[in-house]
Amino acid sequence: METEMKIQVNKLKLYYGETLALKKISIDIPKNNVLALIGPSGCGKSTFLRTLNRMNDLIEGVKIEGEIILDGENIYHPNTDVVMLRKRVGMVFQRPNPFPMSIYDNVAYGPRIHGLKSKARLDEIVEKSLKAAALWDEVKDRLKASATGISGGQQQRLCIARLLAVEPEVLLMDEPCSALDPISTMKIEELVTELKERYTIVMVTHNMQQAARASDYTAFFLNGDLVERDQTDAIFTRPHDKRTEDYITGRFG
Ligand SMILES: Nc1ncnc2c1ncn2[C@@H]1O[C@H](COP(=O)(O)OP(=O)(O)OP(=O)(O)O)[C@@H](O)[C@H]1O
Repeated sequence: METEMKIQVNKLKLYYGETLALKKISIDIPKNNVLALIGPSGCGKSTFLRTLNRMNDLIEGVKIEGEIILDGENIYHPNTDVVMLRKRVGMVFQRPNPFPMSIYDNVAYGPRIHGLKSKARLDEIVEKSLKAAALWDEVKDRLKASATGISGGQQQRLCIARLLAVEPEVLLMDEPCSALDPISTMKIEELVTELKERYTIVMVTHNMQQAARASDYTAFFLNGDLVERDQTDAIFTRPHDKRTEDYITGRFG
């Protein structure tokens, strides 16, 4: 069966001032799959990730050319509702960044911002989102406790729950495990594998084992270029480009 594409990136260029940081990237992102972005530091992975929900718009001096088609519509069209876009395409960062409020309020935050007031409905969403983020059992008895008092790994799953509460379609993860210990990392990887049933996931990682374990497709970036993108097992067993092979075997980067 042909894989359906959630996002199609066409000839995307991004400039920071005069510097070209993304050089005409074209890539398809398959729906309900995990795409891992790999490549040496500074090659443009995070920049690319941020183009997918227009987070770079917030950076001064950024200029973007080309298009990103999400479900048939160019997100860079002037009529795009960027708030709605960021609800559909949510992001998890390197360091967990829970708000300084209770666990419950963190998860209820998005739905409340979007106007939901019903306590019963919020309770339902909080429970469902925490369950989906594999955190419910660990926090269900202390929902009113401060979110900053739980472990780093729990905080990262809380940030994922906070995203899920607004019912996104695409999850962007920028090295979501870089601040976590191996057990928390494993939990996030397992979670990613569960979440792809319902979401399209794009994840930056420096960890080759993680890319190999947790992703279906892998894209290798180098100096602002996309060198190749293929099924993960193909990238790791028979890459087409010598530069990909050198990178994944640790010869550079
Ligand atoms: N806000 C910014 N202003 C100017 N240049 C930037 C900005 N953010 C990133 N860059 C530059 O763009 C290039 C790509 O950076 P980016 O952070 O996307 O790379 P990366 O592959 O994610 O790196 P890392 O793996 O270290 O996080 C780098 O040369 C970086 O210095």
